[in-house]
Amino acid sequence: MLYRLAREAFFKLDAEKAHDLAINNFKRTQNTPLEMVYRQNLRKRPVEVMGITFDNPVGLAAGLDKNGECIDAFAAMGFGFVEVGTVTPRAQDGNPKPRLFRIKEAEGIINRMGFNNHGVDQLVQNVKAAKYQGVIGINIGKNFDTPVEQGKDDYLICMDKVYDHASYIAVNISSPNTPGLRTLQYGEALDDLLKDLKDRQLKLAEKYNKYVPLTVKIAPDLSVEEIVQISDCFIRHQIDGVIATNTTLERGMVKGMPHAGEAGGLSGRPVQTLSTEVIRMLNKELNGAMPIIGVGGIDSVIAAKEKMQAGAKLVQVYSGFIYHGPGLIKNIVENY
Ligand SMILES: Cc1cc2nc3c(=O)[nH]c(=O)nc-3n(C[C@H](O)[C@H](O)[C@H](O)COP(=O)(O)O)c2cc1C
Repeated sequence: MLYRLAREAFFKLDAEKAHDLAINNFKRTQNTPLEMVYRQNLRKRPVEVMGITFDNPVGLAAGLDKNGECIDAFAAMGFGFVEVGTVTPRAQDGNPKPRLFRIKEAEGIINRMGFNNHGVDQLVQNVKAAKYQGVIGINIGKNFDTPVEQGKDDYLICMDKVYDHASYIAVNISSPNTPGLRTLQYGEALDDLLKDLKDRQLKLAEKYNKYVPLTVKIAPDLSVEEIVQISDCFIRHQIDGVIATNTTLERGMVKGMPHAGEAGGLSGRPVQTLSTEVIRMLNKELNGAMPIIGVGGIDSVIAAKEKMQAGAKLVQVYSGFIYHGPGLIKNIVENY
């Protein structure tokens, strides 16, 4: 009820203004008595994945808290884990505005933010300042002006800096809003990237005397052959987990609706089935070799269950949270 009223007010604002306002409010109120407005003390439903114990299997997807400024607020809402980022080595503004659009009729969102973030050093400061003792994933990317051939260096820079502060690391090679980024999902480029990231992970594990799992986030816009190849590559390089999926370039589900023609990645209900199908295919190919974190259009208990039945061990939510608020988390955690 409370969220429905808040949503009405927020949805009158431009989408990015509403986002910034919400983030600022969470920043101001977290760890104060005012957090009772959104706090939900959910019973624990622990799951163990990648050697980590999660309080429950429902996480915040990357991109909502890009700089890790509101980790304690999201933890208070009852998320079982919080993924922050995508963060890049250097701070960058992202694409020109407007770059965030609601497709209300379909409960979808189109974004072409372009990794706007304050840089990895600031993110690490924020993660260190958080009081939350649970699972924090740190999602890393490359700066837009780093040539894609040198993209690997950006991931390695970020990895070095976040390793000691992350419960797991998510390598984002699937955003459609950084030109060339998705080419890292294929063939030799993927092989080469994963080889070096895996080598660095093992070196860092020795240095810090702890093993931080390495996951890779993939797009929903992949053919069956591409999923077969990607799975094979992930298994060969002993990647610890795969996050499926990011936003889609498909527009079939929102054709004719306002803003449907905007460039960027589409998320929310319109990507739900596509992402579940990718998870199902991945699950078949990976055959238990590593866990899948399912994300894409989860807006109900049933949608979360579908992802799990398709093979996901954990799920994440972004757009569903915008449309349904913290109550969605409670509902899924209590009823999945
Ligand atoms: C505005 C916006 C920004 C996003 N930014 C990122 C990002 O920085 N890194 C990332 O890996 N995914 C990002 N995503 C993708 C989400 O994490 C998620 O994979 C996708 O939206 C599908 O889930 P959903 O349907 O629950 O939103 C973003 C999504 C949205 C809507």
